[in-house]
Amino acid sequence: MNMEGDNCDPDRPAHPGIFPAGEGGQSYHQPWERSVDFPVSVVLPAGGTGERTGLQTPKQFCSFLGRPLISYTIQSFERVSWIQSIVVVVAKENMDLMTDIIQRFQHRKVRVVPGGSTRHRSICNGVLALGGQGEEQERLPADKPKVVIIHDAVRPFVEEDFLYKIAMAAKEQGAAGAIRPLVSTVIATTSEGYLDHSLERARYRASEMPQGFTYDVIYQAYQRCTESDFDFGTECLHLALQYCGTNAKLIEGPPTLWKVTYKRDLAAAESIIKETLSRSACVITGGSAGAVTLADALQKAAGALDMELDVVPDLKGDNGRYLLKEWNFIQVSVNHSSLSEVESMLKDLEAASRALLHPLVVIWVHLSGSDELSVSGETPEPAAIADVASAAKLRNILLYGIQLHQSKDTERWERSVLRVAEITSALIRERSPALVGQLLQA
Ligand SMILES: Nc1ccn([C@@H]2O[C@H](COP(=O)(O)OP(=O)(O)OP(=O)(O)O)[C@@H](O)[C@H]2O)c(=O)n1
Ligand SMILES: O=P(O)(O)OC[C@@H](O)[C@@H](O)[C@@H](O)CO
Repeated sequence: MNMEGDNCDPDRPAHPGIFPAGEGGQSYHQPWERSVDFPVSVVLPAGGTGERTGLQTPKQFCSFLGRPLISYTIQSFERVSWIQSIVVVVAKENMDLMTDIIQRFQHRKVRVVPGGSTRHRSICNGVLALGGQGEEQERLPADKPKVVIIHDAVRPFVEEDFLYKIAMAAKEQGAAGAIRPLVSTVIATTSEGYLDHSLERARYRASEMPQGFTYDVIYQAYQRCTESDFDFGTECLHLALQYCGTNAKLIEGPPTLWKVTYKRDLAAAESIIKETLSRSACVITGGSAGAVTLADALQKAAGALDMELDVVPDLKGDNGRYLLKEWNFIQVSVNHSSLSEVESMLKDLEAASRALLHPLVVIWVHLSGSDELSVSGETPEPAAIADVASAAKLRNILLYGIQLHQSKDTERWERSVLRVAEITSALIRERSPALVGQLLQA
């Protein structure tokens, strides 16, 4: 997470989503993909200042792996094929920044409208925009949906399955909302700051997001609610009940629905994003026996580190699918120090536009024969990998090198392979630009 000093830096290079959908939002057909036979749109309130983080930059624009938090949230929704449009509601002074983020990350189906002084006012602006009404009464293209999903822009981890449940329940019931068990007990205090009474925790739930409403319910609720609701309210479900008599269906959601509120939540979000990107890698052997042997040993060692390695000879034919779904690659070279295989992979990755939005990791593992039985390969020239790596970094690809030496001593060999697996796992997990171009010794 980029929070130099107290400033998040919303202008760092673009990085895309963390989901297996194709870049730029084109999605694969996922087995669990649902079909919904009524129009659904989304309102993402993102007009706050994030005071509770203590940072100067609003948390929705804080970067993780160079990508603002709000872009991850948008990605969660744009990859859902049955969502027709997304309205992001931001403070007027952030409209240009938000438009830039949408362009840089190639987000689709997204429109930006100005927020209000409170969350309810922002959400209301988003709902009006979907109905073709702008705050300044300018006519916006109306794509009035049957169901509106409302979701805090600072809740980046939301799954299609749960969105489907909320949307279907909202259509049936008029309103639906995510809930989670309470962690702390809720108590009421006296004006002097003493305990008045405590609530029986088991009877209560935390109201989370996403929430869903039929368009007419949420529109009417905002037409009828009071200024006090707008200024001090925090619960859309309450407005639906109070002003439309619509009793929301409550659905327990996964723990990942939590809202980024404090600085610690930013660190937690970054950790989840990195963890999601680091679960697997594709090992390319070039087909040589030595490389296959090393790759198989690496696969076993990485498994013990909770990392799944797929081993392929190249990225041609069916194996090209790895270019479109994998975020981490390990190129094994045996007894030759040419980086030509790596350079060809970098070209493939660029052609697949996987690196446009997202820091990919490529690790060149160089195995050199060091005993009398093997032809000793040249030792790679550190400057060579550094040069290729600095060019790759400009294209959002982080290239690292690891060198290990063949050994007839089984124990020593196994130790080296384990070290390669450990270094590989750390490089993929951290994605640190600082180590780019280094030739590390295993
Ligand atoms: N006037 C506002 C205030 C809040 N929000 C949005 O509502 C969501 C949930 O609100 P919260 O977590 O309270 O965000 P902030 O108001 O920014 O946080 P803070 O209260 O710490 O300033 C956030 O995505 C926030 O950007 C909004 O759209 N318009
Ligand atoms: O009050 P805040 O703006 O921090 O957070 C908004 C939350 O209250 C809201 O997202 C859920 O409780 C669901 O209504």
